Amino acid sequence: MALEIEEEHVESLSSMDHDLCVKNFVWSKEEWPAINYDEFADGDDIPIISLLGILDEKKKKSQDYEILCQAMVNASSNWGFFKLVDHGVDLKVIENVKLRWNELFDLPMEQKLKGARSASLPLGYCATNPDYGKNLPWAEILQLLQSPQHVVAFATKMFGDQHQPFSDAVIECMHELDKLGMRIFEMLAHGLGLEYNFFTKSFEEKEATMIRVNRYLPCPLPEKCLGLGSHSDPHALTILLQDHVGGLQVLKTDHQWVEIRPIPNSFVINIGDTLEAWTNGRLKSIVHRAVVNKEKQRLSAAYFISPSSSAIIDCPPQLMDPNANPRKYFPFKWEDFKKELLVQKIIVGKTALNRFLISN
Ligand SMILES: O=C(O)CCC(=O)C(=O)O
Ligand SMILES: [Fe+2]
Repeated sequence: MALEIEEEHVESLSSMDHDLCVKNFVWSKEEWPAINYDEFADGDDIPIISLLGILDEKKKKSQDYEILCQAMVNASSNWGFFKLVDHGVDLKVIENVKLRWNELFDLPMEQKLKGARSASLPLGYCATNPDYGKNLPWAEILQLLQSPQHVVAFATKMFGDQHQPFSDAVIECMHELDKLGMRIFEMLAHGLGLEYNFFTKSFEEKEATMIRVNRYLPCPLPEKCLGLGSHSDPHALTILLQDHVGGLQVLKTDHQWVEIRPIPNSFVINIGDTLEAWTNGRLKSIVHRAVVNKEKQRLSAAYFISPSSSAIIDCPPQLMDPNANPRKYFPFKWEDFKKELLVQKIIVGKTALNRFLISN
């Protein structure tokens, strides 16, 4: 039976030169998630942070604000992940953009390929991800830069002069997520005892900030396939929005994969490699992956916030100690890190960051 399933043709993800069968999506054995989707409901205990009551600028001086900044730093140091509720982003904006993305993914493959990514640049639409070589993700992916011009150019290729509803929804969503991201950076900086603008001043240019939208269709063999393999996010901070289905798993220090159950109207926030280096490892960039399931399709979107290319990622002295916590990374220009990422195409561990590691 399993073998029959493996021979099944996968039309929905066959956009490359040849037709794909389920067996083409089977990962190497050591990567098999071996999930039983029914167990997914089991608990997770990553921290939940609510911004209720502190969204107003005037609240920055309040005790609640202090407590929340501390909680955010603790979550980012212990887990590298937290869930954010009462985040202040208009839910209509989020619902609208999810609708537009689903509409796009529901188009016939022929039309989606009008916006297909090129071999050299991973932007635009892509069914599965050939960069992964043998381990093909069970996912359709749409990757777009934050730049409104880039979004409009993509949407015009896809929808012609009918592009406006899609373009407007995506641009508005990224604008809102960006504002939220800057708020989080301010809170993290404050919680770490740094100036509020310690991080935000390096995010004036958004040239590498982007969104990746993942659609995972139901998969006949979820125990041997993955929607997205294990990785850490190389950028500074990720804001993940998703639907109610769930599939995100985080690797805990005891090598256990923990499911992150979605909470309605929340975001999952995680620290990227860049911020880990910037804080000398105080904030952690944790390995995670996306599993798929037999019955339900799932939509998730990761907004990856990156510093300006010219930003120098240099840990402030307050976060280091010559004896207890000496400098771990040479200061680097974010542009040089980005070049490493482009060379590598797929992210294996923290290899791009390791180039800047000071070896003892
Ligand atoms: O789909 C998910 O939950 C995870 C997505 C993710 O980790 C990514 O796009 O980097
Ligand atoms: Fe990720």
